[in-house]
Parts: sequence; structure tokens; C-alpha cells
Amino acid sequence: MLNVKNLTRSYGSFIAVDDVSFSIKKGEIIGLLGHNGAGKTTIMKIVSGYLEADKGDVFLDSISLNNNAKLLQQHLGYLPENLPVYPEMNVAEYLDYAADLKGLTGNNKVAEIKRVIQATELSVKLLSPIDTLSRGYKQRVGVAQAILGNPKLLILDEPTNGLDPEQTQHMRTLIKDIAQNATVILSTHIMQEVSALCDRVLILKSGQMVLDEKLEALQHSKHLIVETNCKNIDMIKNISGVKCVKEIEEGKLLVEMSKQGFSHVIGSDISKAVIESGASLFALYPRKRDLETIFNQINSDQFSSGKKTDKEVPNAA
Ligand SMILES: Nc1ncnc2c1ncn2[C@@H]1O[C@H](COP(=O)(O)OP(=O)(O)OP(=O)(O)O)[C@@H](O)[C@H]1O
Repeated sequence: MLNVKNLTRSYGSFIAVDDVSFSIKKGEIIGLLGHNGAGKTTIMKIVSGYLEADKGDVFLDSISLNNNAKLLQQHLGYLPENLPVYPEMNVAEYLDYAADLKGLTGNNKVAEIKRVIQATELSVKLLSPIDTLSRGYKQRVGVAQAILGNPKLLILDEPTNGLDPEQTQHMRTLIKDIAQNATVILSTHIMQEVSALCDRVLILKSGQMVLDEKLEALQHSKHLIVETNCKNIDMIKNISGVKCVKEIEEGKLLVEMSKQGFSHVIGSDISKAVIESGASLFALYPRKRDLETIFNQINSDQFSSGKKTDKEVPNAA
């Protein structure tokens, strides 16, 4: 369990991170999102102990970053945006060095190095100097060092940056596997990555947390799609909880609910009413919102920064 409490960090007079708090359970993958300069890297650097906060603290289980940064770092894997890898070292030497830094020793160290080489498919490049590797292979080295020692907390900044589609898929599977026993913070600008991997999304704007919401809840709008040959739209309109109904194409109705989160109740009432009217119901499902649209809405000028609840997220789909 990770608890981030009231982090604040300024660069000179500029507040880059402004009183940010969140917590993440073991097994959760959270997407840390925000436009360039929103404060994501600053938060990741603070949580990983690379940068000091002006205020606030981070707890991994009961370990406090302020009181015991070294111990916390032993349980942490961090893939920074620009990995400070040593260009003259070969991959094997670098992983050996990274394992030493993590405090791994003896057979455990050897087994871990072997495991991460296999997980990131680096065996063909073990003796290559890091300097000579392609961007994708350098990224794999970065991920390999991050997952050494099976960290309880894994922080990944753009983990699939530079990877080919096959390796991207492989990396996503790997992150999911790791998350079974760890807490994962993932920062990315690729919304498909968020949809594919994350359970929850945190969105930062100008250093403040403007959204902390489960991905599923976020993507579900107040709309249901009803595929039916029922022509009695008024009957559906009169169902309690239905705000309005529109035929968006032949046999497809868009039902707007007056409140979010009641789709199971209203859906059940709609299906009952349609069937009782003698019509057929072919499908009934919530209309999913596109994450990219939500992200842009939240970052639009109308949605000013400041702490917001999900109720304030624009609901247009
Ligand atoms: N060392 C520094 N000195 C001064 N300002 C800095 C420093 N590092 C970051 N900043 C500023 O702090 C703000 C937050 O930067 P940060 O790198 O955390 O954003 P980010 O969300 O990670 O952006 P990106 O998506 O571009 O990586 C930005 O305005 C940035 O210019």
C-alpha cells in the first residue's frame, strides 16, 4: 500500500506540485496523467526519493520516505523518463551494478538478474555496450533494472517508449504480472496504454490533482445504448431515472439517465418494458467514453485547476 500525503514542491517561486495526496493498494495499476509540465515527473522523483519534497511525506506500507528513504528505496523500482544508464558498461555489467545498488547478494542476486533478462528478452544483448543499443533495447535495460528484486512499488515513466508493437505487448503483460504483487504507478501520454493497463487514473493539472477515479467509472457516461425494434420511445422516456431518449440510428436508441451509476437498475427496467411491449431487445449496454476526450475536457480552459470531485467532470461523451 502506497500513501502519498500532501506533497508540495516548488522550483524557486514556481509551485510544480501543490498539496497532492493519493493512495494505491497492492495490485493496483494507476495511470498518472497530465499535460507536459503538469508535475508528473516531479511527483515520481519525490516518491522514488530522487528529489526532496518541500512538504508532505510518502509511506510504503509503514515505511516513511522522510524517516527511512534508504529502506523504502530497497522496495522500489523506478524507470525514469531519461534513464541514467552508463553508456560504457555492457548490459550484463550494468544489471550486476544495479542489483548491487538494490542490495541483492549471492544466489538471489544471480537468480534475479537471470529473471529480469528473461522477462525483458535481453539475453542476445548481454555483452553489448549500452551506448550501442537501439532506443527500444535501452528501454528494456531500464525496465530490467526497475524490476530487479521484485519491488513492492514500481514507478514507470513512459515504459513502452521506443518499443516495437510486439515488445510493447510483451511489456504490458509483464507490468500486469508484476502488479499482482506490487503497486504500480505508470505515467504515459498514450491513452491506449492507460486503457489497457490501468485500474485507476490520476490526472494532474498545473501541479494539482484534478481527478482520481476508477477507469471503469470514468469511461461510463450517463448514457445507455439500447438496440431494439421497439418504436415506442415515449414508453422508455417515462421510465423512472431516464432523462431523455434519442434514436441515433435505425434500431439503436441512446438513453440518457438522470444520474450516473444506476445503469443496472434502469437497464433492467428498460429491458422489462421493451419485452413486455412485445418488441425484441437485441442489446443493452453503457456507452463508454473515450479516455482521450475525457482527458482533453479536464484539461480544457473551462475546467480550471484546483481539487475537483468526479461529479465535476464534464459528462459529454
Ligand atoms: N529543475 C527544475 N527547475 C525549474 N523548473 C522545473 C524543474 N523541473 C521541472 N520544472 C518545472 O516544473 C513543472 C513540472 O515539471 P514536470 O517535469 O514534473 O512535469 P511533467 O508533468 O512530468 O511534464 P512532461 O509530461 O513534459 O514530462 C514544469 O513547469 C517544469 O518546467
